Amino acid sequence: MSATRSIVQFENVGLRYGTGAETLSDLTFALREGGFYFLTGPSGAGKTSLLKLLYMAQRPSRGLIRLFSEDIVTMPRDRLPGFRRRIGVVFQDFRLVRHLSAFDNIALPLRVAGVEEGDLATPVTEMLSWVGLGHRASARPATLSGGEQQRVAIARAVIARPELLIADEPTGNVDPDMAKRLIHLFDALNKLGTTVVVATHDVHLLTRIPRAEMLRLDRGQLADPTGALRHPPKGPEE
Ligand SMILES: Nc1ncnc2c1ncn2[C@@H]1O[C@H](COP(=O)(O)OP(=O)(O)OP(=O)(O)O)[C@@H](O)[C@H]1O
Repeated sequence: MSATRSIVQFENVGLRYGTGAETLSDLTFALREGGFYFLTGPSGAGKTSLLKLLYMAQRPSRGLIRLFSEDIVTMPRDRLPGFRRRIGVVFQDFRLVRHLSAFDNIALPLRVAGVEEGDLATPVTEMLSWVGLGHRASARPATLSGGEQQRVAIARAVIARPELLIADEPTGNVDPDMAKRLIHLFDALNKLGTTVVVATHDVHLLTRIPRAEMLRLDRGQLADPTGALRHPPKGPEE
């Protein structure tokens, strides 16, 4: 793996919903393959909108976006699903499949990737236990708490070791100990080569990955438009 290859490139990207002012303006930056990035900024700054551009739920109103070295703005729609399979996403609202158990939600990406039924139990059970839900394998999402649903969503996003992991406020519903455990999971995945982008308000989370870089959005613009990304503040030693 090259240390300097870009996995994501934005050039003069703007996003406008409807006819209003631009929600995102003049975004120009690149994310290194294998990097760990925190996306921060006040509520309404445009973090979720930027992530939607990244996981191709939204097309920009202007500008160029390259993902895995391909232009995804003009990419034909029928190629998008294949591309999305290379990305793990933790949505702010979880988006679990309602009629499937926690086990089957987490198993989904492996099934899509063609893993044999007999080979699912070990990784899925391991993942369930890592996120503290070993005893909830057969529970449907509606019977899980918000924090438990969030943990299933995270397990589902990471289980197939995506090339790019995108997480929107992934620790918003869990206590500090669980947040630590979950960020450890992202850390481990990143060390295996996955590029990680986490949008968060949680300052404590930032201190957990000292090597991470920060993208700071303010009113739809990058606070460091030079592309000189900063490292997060150092946390207390434990
Ligand atoms: N689908 C949409 N249609 C119209 N406006 C939208 C849409 N989605 C987001 N917006 C607007 O775009 C702006 C940025 O929203 P966004 O959710 O991207 O911010 P955010 O930084 O993720 O906020 P938060 O931290 O509160 O989640 C807000 O003013 C929001 O109202």
